[in-house]
Amino acid sequence: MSLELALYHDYRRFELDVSLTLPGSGVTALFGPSGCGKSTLLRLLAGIEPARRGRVFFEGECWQDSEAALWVAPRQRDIGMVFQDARLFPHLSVQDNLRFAGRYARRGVALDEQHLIERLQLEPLLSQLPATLSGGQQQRVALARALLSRPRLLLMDEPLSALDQASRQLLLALIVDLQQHHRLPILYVTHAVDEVLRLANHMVQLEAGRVVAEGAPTELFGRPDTAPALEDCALLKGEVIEQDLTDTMSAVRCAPDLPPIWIAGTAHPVGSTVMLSLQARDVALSLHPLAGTSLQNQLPVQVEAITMDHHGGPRIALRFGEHRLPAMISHRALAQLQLHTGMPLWALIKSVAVEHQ
Ligand SMILES: Nc1ncnc2c1ncn2[C@@H]1O[C@H](COP(=O)(O)OP(=O)(O)OP(=O)(O)O)[C@@H](O)[C@H]1O
Repeated sequence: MSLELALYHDYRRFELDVSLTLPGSGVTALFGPSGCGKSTLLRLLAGIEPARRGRVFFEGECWQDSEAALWVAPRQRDIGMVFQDARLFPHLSVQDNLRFAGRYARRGVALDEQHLIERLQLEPLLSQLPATLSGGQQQRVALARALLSRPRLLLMDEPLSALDQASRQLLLALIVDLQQHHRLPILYVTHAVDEVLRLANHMVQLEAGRVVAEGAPTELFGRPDTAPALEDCALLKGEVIEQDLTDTMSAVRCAPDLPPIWIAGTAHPVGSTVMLSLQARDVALSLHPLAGTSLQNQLPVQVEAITMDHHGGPRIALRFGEHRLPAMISHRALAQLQLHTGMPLWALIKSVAVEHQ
């Protein structure tokens, strides 16, 4: 059960050549610099534009096979789409925009309309025309409309990038809930690391129309050979093993044989799963553990690679058990510590520097 594609397409100055097999559930984040072909790939998948050549199979059903001259029209693909701009029908009220979705309702996820209206706080807006709504309100309607068309696959192209914090949080929470209670695979284009962190369980990195990396976000983040936004951020998943209510802290264990990472600001319940993110600039290095320090985390790590980052600064890729941890240090620190590949070290991290959700 998955989405399998091998597609080639070109414009005058751009070529897309992508082969992928994506999971048939969960959120796959499509990540990459501007102009690398993310939106083009979504359009080809949706069938809005036919790819010059290639094949697309969704759950064993063929949507395009250029060799067999097979082509399935967008409507028959049961795809829901949400773009950066809401693209509502301007002459229809919110209610009628939502009703319109029902016309194409097919074989996919069945959600209760009233529940969705309440959840997305659309009740007071139902009689209004799209032009009278804010961007965030329009986007909430767009998501409801896409979901009420009962899609089997949801394609989302930077759906939150133009929204205020409150609308972002509302939509993010709904997408998380959808994943927990319904089986609706989502392909999600974003530039935002926090959205990947919150939503994605799979990730594809595109560059200049090609796939350069693919896998679990925890694997792709912090890798020395990846995009700057990913390179400078570690992503770790762990389980809370201790809750300190007095100091509002939690200890998160990322693997049985590793010491926990202390995080501040929230006392998560013991047993809960937490995603941690950490910026390379917040990781310091020491040859020995320190005594008498405010640092709550001194983690045993090993140097995996030493590279120069995009600004010419030293970047140390560290292994923390199976996890990746990048550290950004100065040239002077690099010389003083005489770092080399395979060297054991201590990564020093303030508990307040670790973001978590
Ligand atoms: N209809 C078109 N005609 C010609 N060139 C196009 C067309 N659509 C896209 N392109 C080109 O294809 C390339 C990829 O565009 P695309 O919109 O897929 O990138 P993207 O990764 O989604 O970028 P962004 O993050 O900025 O939205 C760009 O160089 C763009 O100029």
